[in-house]
Amino acid sequence: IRAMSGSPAVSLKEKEGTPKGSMGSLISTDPPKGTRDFPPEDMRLRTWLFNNFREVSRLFSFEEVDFPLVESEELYTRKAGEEIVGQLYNFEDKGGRKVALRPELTPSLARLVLQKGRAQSYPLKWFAIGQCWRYERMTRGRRREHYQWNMDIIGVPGVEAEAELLSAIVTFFTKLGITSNDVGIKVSNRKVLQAVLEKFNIPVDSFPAVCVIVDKLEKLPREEIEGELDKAGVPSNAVEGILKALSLKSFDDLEALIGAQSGAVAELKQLFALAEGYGIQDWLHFDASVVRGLAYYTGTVFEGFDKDKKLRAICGGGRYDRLLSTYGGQDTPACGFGFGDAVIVELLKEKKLLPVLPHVVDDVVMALEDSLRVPAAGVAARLRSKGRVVELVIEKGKKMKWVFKHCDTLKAKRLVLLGSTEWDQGKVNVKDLDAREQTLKTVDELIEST
Ligand SMILES: OCc1cccc(Br)n1
Repeated sequence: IRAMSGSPAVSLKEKEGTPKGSMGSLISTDPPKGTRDFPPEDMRLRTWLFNNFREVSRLFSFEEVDFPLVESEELYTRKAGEEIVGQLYNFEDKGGRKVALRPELTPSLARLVLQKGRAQSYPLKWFAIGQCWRYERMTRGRRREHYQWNMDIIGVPGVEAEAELLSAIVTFFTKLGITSNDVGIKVSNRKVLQAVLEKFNIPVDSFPAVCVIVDKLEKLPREEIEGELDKAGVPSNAVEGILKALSLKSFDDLEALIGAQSGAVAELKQLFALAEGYGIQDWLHFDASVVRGLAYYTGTVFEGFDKDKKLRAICGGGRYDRLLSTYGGQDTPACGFGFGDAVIVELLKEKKLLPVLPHVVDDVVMALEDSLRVPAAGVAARLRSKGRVVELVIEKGKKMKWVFKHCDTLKAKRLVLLGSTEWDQGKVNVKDLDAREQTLKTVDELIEST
């Protein structure tokens, strides 16, 4: 590593036992704490996963969008006590701007919607795949980055939008071989909690903070939750009512608590009816305990979970009809979900559904003598122009034993050898490695037979 003028690119501090290179001690080769490298075999799995994200988004007629990794910190300065805000990977840039590595994609999407304004034909159906960051104290050894697939529908007030999103999630799981025996999607509606808070005359502006607190019910001791609710201005007699509401598992119980005319009941019933239409009803489970930990949800909320209960939430989302107006825009109905790249891979491992993704090569081309390297490059170029994946042997001094082993490692379909005897007759030696046959062909015959 060459030291930059006056500022070494890395600190080459001497460490006991550190192997020495020509320039000094070896730098740490690990990626920063909580982050991952993607060497080829891991990158092939990630590409496979993202291709499935994109294919489902395409089937649902969504358009891909993208945003900067770094955003103005003000996009995330919500005051509801969210973990995602408390763990902001934020800093001041060299221009004194307060910026952050995005912890989620929805605020960027909202910013772009506001930027584009009413010029867009609504509803907008946008998807994005992007790396998101959090600065988590490494005490828990959790990751600090992951990639998220987001699908969002902007401009549809009805639960038809949520039904589309839930169908997209089920389509994705099904594509990967995951069934409703493996995974379920818990569905609820924050209007349940809203109705309960109204019953206890709890101020509306404490609603986001209460949602963030009760989202931690299964993660923190009850006393801690009650303490946080108390700090958020929820009287102790209301706590019981809130906890009771969150334990409901049936629409009848829900109607008994908040009335059959409540918006939550109507929306949930309509959503589950639409689910029947999509044929995804087996995947959905009404569960009032689902609140989700983002402050801006206002209606439907949902999260994918593994029925073996070994993993954290696989995906999650909901309706956020007020987010654009909190950024100074007009009230715009919106809903979406986030689907991380890590838990799904753990689930695929559990279910033995990880795909086998070898580095696939069609043809290996090798000159047997250095004098034939130029025509060998020409053969490779012509094969590639026909769409063949070609590994041209560019290493020097390789022999037949080595190249056969190399073809086996690469699982190549064909080996094309250029030797002077055959080349003098204008031919190359084509070995079909699957059929174990070899023939002499002119290059034109080889290309035409491809
Ligand atoms: O889902 C919360 C989150 C946000 C950013 C990075 C990671 Br890892 N996890």
